[in-house]
Amino acid sequence: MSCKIAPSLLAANFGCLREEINRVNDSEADWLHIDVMDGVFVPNISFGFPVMEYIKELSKKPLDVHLMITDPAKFINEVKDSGAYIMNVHYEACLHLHRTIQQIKECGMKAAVTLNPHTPVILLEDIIRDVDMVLIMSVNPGFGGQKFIENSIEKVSRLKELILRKNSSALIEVDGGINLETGKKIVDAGADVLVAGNSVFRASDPVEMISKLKML
Ligand SMILES: O=C(CO)[C@@H](O)[C@H](O)COP(=O)(O)O
Repeated sequence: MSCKIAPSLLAANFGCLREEINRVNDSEADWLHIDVMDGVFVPNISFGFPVMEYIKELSKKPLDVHLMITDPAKFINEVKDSGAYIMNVHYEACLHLHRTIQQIKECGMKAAVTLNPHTPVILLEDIIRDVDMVLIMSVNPGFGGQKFIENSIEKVSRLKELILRKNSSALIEVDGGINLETGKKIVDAGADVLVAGNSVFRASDPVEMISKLKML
């Protein structure tokens, strides 16, 4: 079975967003990955809800929304209205993660929890059956184009073991520094979904690169 691919729009040319999103529409990509940053939780600011509304109108792919913001529970309704299919919240940003996950699901979205590189997967032991997906950051969040952290491979294996042991149906998504080489290693370790920014949008043929990643 091939993995799912979610191109990360952060690496697109924002000057021609329509064309970039249309490339993804015409590809075998499964989802479109949207990174929202607040300049507090991460040292960068990307874009907010008005831009997401525009992306929603253009994208034919479900939106996989990664919130790199403090207290994401405050914005569940706005994220839903902006067209999210999946809402990813950081473990490190949620004081009451279980409640936030329930609220996301009640709102009609899939719920995912994201782990920074330093956060161990064992902390998810008591919530792994409640989430639809775990997003493992394989770079420190905030910027595209960073080097893949090799420890993420072992971390994905440990997460896969936890999912099997707890009889959870959570998918494993990995984000940061993913290309054909790192993507292969991470899929072999158990990843179900690959987020890829620069390797897709800076490729000479993004549509072909998405097909190649999907075959890993
Ligand atoms: O969330 C993030 C960065 O914070 C990622 O989604 C990056 O946008 C991935 O970009 P590449 O590392 O694949 O270029």
